[in-house]
Amino acid sequence: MSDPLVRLNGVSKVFRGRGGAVTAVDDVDLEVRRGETVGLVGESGSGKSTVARLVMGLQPVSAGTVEFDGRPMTSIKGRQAASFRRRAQMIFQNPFGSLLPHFTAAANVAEPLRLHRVAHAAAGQARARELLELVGLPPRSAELYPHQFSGGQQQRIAIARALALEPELLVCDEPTSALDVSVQAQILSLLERLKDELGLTMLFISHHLGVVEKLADTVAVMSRGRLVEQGPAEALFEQPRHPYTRQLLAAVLPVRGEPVPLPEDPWRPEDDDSVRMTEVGPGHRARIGAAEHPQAVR
Ligand SMILES: Nc1ncnc2c1ncn2[C@@H]1O[C@H](COP(=O)(O)OP(=O)(O)OP(=O)(O)O)[C@@H](O)[C@H]1O
Repeated sequence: MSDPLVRLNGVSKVFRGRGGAVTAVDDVDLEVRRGETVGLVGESGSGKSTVARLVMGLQPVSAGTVEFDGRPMTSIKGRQAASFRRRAQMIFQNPFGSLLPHFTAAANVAEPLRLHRVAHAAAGQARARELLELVGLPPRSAELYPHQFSGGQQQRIAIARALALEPELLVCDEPTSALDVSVQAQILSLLERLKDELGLTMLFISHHLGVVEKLADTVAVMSRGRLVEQGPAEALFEQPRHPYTRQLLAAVLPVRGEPVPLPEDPWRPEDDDSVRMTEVGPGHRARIGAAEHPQAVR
């Protein structure tokens, strides 16, 4: 078994504001081993994005430690911080918001190379074109601007840009939630292919268990800041142990081909016994696995 690239030990994050303190992440232990994809799942507000920001070093922890490649993040400073930023990259829910609107697709992808002084302008543009091809975009897309692409194509550009610095870790925060279901499947297939081809390590965040099923080797389920269940994806899908996981799984059961939305009032720790559990057999999983069909640029 490979060693952990990322390890969270007893990590908590408390936000203090006028309305009092919010414990967004509560005593979380989590490992992402090299080459592995961990799916982090839970309803809105459960603390997933906060975990992502702590892993990326974008916010300090309130307690516990986050280690990257065996070193506590707090000790990564100065030049090493710049190198860390190359080794871990993130993609977000809204690709348009994360792209520079007045830069062409190729210039967007080349921008990290320029910022990190990895490649001169011409070499950067050439590399950007290779990366756009890698993510399934046609050559002429290089000279187009973000608004000229569909949402799925914009996410491909954002992925190409995240890969420009050849990161070891890719943190994906709901990268398909803003996309149509068929386009979601294409982006998931793309990430699956990139994971295999590039040996990426991924932390993949979603509020939907069905979305992580295709990609994740390990699944961690979060509710109200705590990890309530984690384990190998297959075991978790076949035999979910925690009532909240069962509830999330029930929500991906297909009914007339459509996923059932999450209940308004999801599982609460205090009324554990009152939860009606839905038995989920192996044949009942929602599949998002349509083949990858890159769209043509409009
Ligand atoms: N900067 C902040 N200041 C105050 N509270 C915050 C801050 N960031 C997050 N929170 C709170 O922490 C909790 C967890 O938020 P977080 O965004 O991590 O959840 P999430 O599972 O990613 O949800 P979503 O999918 O809606 O983004 C929420 O109650 C949120 O309001």
